[in-house]
Amino acid sequence: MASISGAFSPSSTLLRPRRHQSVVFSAFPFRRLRPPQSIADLSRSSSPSYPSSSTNNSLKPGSVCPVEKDPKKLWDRYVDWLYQHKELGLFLDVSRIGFTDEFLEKMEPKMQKAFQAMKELEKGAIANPDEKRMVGHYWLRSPHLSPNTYLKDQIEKTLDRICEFAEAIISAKIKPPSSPAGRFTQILSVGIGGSSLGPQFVAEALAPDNPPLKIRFIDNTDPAGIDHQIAQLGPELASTLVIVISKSGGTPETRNGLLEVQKAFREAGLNFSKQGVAITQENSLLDNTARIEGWLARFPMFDWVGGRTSEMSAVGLLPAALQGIDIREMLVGAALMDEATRSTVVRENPAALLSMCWYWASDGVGSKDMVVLPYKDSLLLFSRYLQQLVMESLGKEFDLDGNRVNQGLTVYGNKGSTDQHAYIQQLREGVHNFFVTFIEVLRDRPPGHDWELEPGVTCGDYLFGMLHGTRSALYANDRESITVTVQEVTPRSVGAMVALYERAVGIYAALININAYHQPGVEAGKKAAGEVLALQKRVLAVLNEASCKEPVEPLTLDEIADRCHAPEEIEMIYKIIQHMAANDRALIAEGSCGSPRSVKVFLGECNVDEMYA
Ligand SMILES: O=P(O)(O)OC[C@H]1O[C@H](O)[C@H](O)[C@@H](O)[C@@H]1O
Repeated sequence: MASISGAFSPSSTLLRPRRHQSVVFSAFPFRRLRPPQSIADLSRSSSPSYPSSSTNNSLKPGSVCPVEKDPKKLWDRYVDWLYQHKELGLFLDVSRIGFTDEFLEKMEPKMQKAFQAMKELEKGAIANPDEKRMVGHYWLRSPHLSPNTYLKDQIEKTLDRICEFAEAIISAKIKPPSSPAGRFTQILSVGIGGSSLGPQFVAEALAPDNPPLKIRFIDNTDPAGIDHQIAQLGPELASTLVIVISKSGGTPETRNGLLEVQKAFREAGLNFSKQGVAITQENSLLDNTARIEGWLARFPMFDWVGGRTSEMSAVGLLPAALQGIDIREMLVGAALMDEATRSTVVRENPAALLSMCWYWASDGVGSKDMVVLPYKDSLLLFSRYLQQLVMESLGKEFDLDGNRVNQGLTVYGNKGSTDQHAYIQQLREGVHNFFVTFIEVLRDRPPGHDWELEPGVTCGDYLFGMLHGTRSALYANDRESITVTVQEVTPRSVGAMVALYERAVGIYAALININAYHQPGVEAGKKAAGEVLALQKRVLAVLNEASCKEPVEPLTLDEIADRCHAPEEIEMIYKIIQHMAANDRALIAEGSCGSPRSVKVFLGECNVDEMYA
């Protein structure tokens, strides 16, 4: 994880005193076939063969892969391959993925190699060679499996501290200093990527209707988005616990969110440090800031836990516990799933089944996208969570041997049946570049609340019908799918699903021989963003110098670029000027933005001090 340099505190602002607000840019020019009669009809309605995509997967036999359509044989396949985890109440159906016996046989040695790699990883091998790190998220729910007692104690101690702290906040043993409510009522979580997606998913999935503390998120450096969250809190800012989450402790978006929130606290006359909590690695910029400023609490992020697999660390557990979610149950669910997914028998290991299906469906090269469709509103954010877990882990340019492979597996989806009214049309009939994962929840509502909205049929029956209708309709058109079924959305089942996908990603990464635990590609965008901001500072310095002349010297974009010694950056300079002009910065641009060569720029105010700085 990259970090930004400098103190985790406000830097000198780029905003200048304004003489004129006048920005004189002229107006910016930027300025269905017959419906089938029944589900059985659907299953019979289309061609018996399945044209495979153009692939380089030599394990797929031939160019045509038959997908079983005979209802009797399909039922046999369903029964034959159905996986059930009794204690977790979880089923996995892979019968609608067309893998063949020949494929399984050819995959077996690769699968065994992957199991071995996972075993070594769990024992503490440096499974992330680029960053020379161990990969230990599995220890978080089974501390006794940690490679040494120091790590075991760290995990256990942190978990106890999380539970104690959450209890003290909820019971108002720890109170905000100046809230009329006399207790914390809100959580504002500031973090991005793996430091936000898990907590967002779990909050949506598991928070009770009336949680002890309600949670909201700042997960971007969009000032309007931040303003919106703070405005929504209103006077409740006084009873808001701000949890700043960043493994590296230096992610710019998170730093900016913190600075914006701290400003809101100052303006409301509140003492941020009495309401701030940091979750980060020891001695990170954020950790040091929190320590020096005397924040309410600090919780550790461990070096050997990656952001996208941090849901069972303080990152996910603290916000969950504060919302009244049973985090020990989440951990039990994950630990039970971990146990099941250590099996080296493919058909008895749900994560192995998943990864094997991904390999089949996407030819081991990501040739098809994974559409994740939970038929349950509370699981809406599962696909978003999986997007990072899967795509940041598997989307790699090079394999572990340094070969260019450009691997990955695209994940998208929201929820059913909602998405049936949006893009399922294309899935059924359009470009065949995906496979689906349905997430089915058997329990519609808590017991005692159901009613029949027409004779013999409940609202939940409709949802059930939509799921299975879509599954059948897609399959009838040769669109493959996996179905994960859970009894209910509970802390235990959510913990199990997180663990299931974490392991499936790990196994799949081993199958395709890539490092799933680094993210070198993310750094390029961060570095380029830093360069844009550095260029903006140079542009401002050049404009300042020209604006201090008597008379003021308006500059063309070419002149600015030359004086910045960056003629190749002229387009970026144009975008910088455009952005500043749109935001009432002390900058005067004449001409038409539609004709960039006509634009002349100067500053509304000359800053002599800065010229000699
Ligand atoms: O937790 P942080 O260090 O702030 O990182 C937040 C996110 O930043 C990055 O861009 C990484 O690619 C993600 O894996 C990470 O989750």
